[in-house]
Amino acid sequence: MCAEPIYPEVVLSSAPGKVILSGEHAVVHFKTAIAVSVDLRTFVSIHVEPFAGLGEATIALDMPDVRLDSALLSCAKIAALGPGLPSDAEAACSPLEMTDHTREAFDAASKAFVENPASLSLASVDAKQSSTPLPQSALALTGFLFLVRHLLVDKLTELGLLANVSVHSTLPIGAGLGSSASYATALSAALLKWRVLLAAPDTPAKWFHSAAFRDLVNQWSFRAEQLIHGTPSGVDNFVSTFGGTVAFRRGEAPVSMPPLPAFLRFIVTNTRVPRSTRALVEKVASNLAEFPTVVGPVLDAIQGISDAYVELLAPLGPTGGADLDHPAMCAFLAKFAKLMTINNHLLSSVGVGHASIDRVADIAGSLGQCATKLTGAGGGGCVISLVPEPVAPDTQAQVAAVVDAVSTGLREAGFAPFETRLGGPGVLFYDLADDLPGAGPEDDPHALRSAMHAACSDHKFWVEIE
Ligand SMILES: Nc1ncnc2c1ncn2[C@@H]1O[C@H](COP(=O)(O)OP(=O)(O)OP(=O)(O)O)[C@@H](O)[C@H]1O
Ligand SMILES: C[C@@](O)(CCO)CC(=O)[O-]
Repeated sequence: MCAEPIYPEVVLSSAPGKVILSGEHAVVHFKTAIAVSVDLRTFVSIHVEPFAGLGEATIALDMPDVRLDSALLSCAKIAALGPGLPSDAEAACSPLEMTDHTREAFDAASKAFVENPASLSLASVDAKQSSTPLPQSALALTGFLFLVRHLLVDKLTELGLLANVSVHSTLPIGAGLGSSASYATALSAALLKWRVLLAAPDTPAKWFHSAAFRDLVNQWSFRAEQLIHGTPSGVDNFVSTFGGTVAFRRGEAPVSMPPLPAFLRFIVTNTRVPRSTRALVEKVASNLAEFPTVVGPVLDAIQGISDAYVELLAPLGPTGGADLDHPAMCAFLAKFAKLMTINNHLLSSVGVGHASIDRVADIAGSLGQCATKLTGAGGGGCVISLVPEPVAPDTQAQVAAVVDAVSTGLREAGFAPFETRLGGPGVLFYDLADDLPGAGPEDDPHALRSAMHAACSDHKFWVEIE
């Protein structure tokens, strides 16, 4: 029961992307991945108000990154896609298992919407989109419809509400840095928070920062990833939810790793070659099924690389190796680099390499002696290059010179190199007044949307190397 109306009101959440240091693809087949959060985030705001003139419970959706703007979706049409949670389910409850039937229903609905927005829009509005949505909008919408169907639609209908949902990201989309998990996680967090607030407005704020709440966010985000990715391992949504560095193996409790050493500096390069994680995961699975005695040992070797990273990182302790002397740092980096190069070749051998990745490796190797490997699903997307430690311990200027030379070479070849911090927090909720200047009063969704858009288009958290 909602004792006091708490709207109009805004919930603003964000969740980070990730870089996989080792174990992508192998992790889908129960090997260990080592992954770390990246300081590029997806932001989701949900503003709820009475539906007033619209006449029925509605979701107004704005996802400019996939050019889906100002869709007015009918809650009744979304509810018809499938049953929601049982009516006696607690406000903060786990998702049900994903079934083929659910997948098909939400997939079909999002495809139908992209072809004909009227299929899900309010009957009373002109459903045309002002620009043509990008093809990526279909998968984004599949995950979105699934999450809102289960977490929000019933409450909006019961209470006669309109929810304005807006999504913006500073991540490159579909490029290996976990944009889909960060989208699914930030969205799950904001929806779950609203669901709890609408059912139990007195819920203490500390619940939304608890490990138990994050665990729920992670579970819902994984369900959305199942719709976007097909067969995700769960590593991306885990890192997006909890942040930091983690050793992750399906079916086992993830192990938190010490922070990465500050001397471990990566140039992250977007090859700008688009690819689909879903298709690449299917390709590795099909190669494994066809040649189990060939591809299986490659995945075992990748497990060996992840084990070697755990051995390298675990002794660093909570200071992240701040007390290592220069020879120890050089030895650490040399091992780290060799494993990256081997890993990249292994990933190419199972079918997820690309000429653009080899080209980045050549440039970063010849101009800066950097080791390079793909990160995420591969097939293009983003790659990471490790900046080596100079032989003499006069590091700062020499490291800067290497970063400069490599980035210039990469940019001249048409790639987009950038630097970003690694290991930051997972899901965050914001206080609008403090955290998003210009967001305006809480009852103005338009000011909020513009402030989020401005923050993201400035790439506040993404520093492209000039
Ligand atoms: N900001 C966003 N707005 C809407 N949809 C998004 C956004 N970010 C990601 N998506 C959805 O996620 C999909 C990208 O998922 P995909 O798994 O292919 O790439 P990725 O997550 O960036 O890479 P990887 O899984 O290799 O780390 C997009 O096609 C889109 O459907
Ligand atoms: C390719 C993959 O291993 C990582 C994608 O970021 C897929 C997954 O783990 O779900």
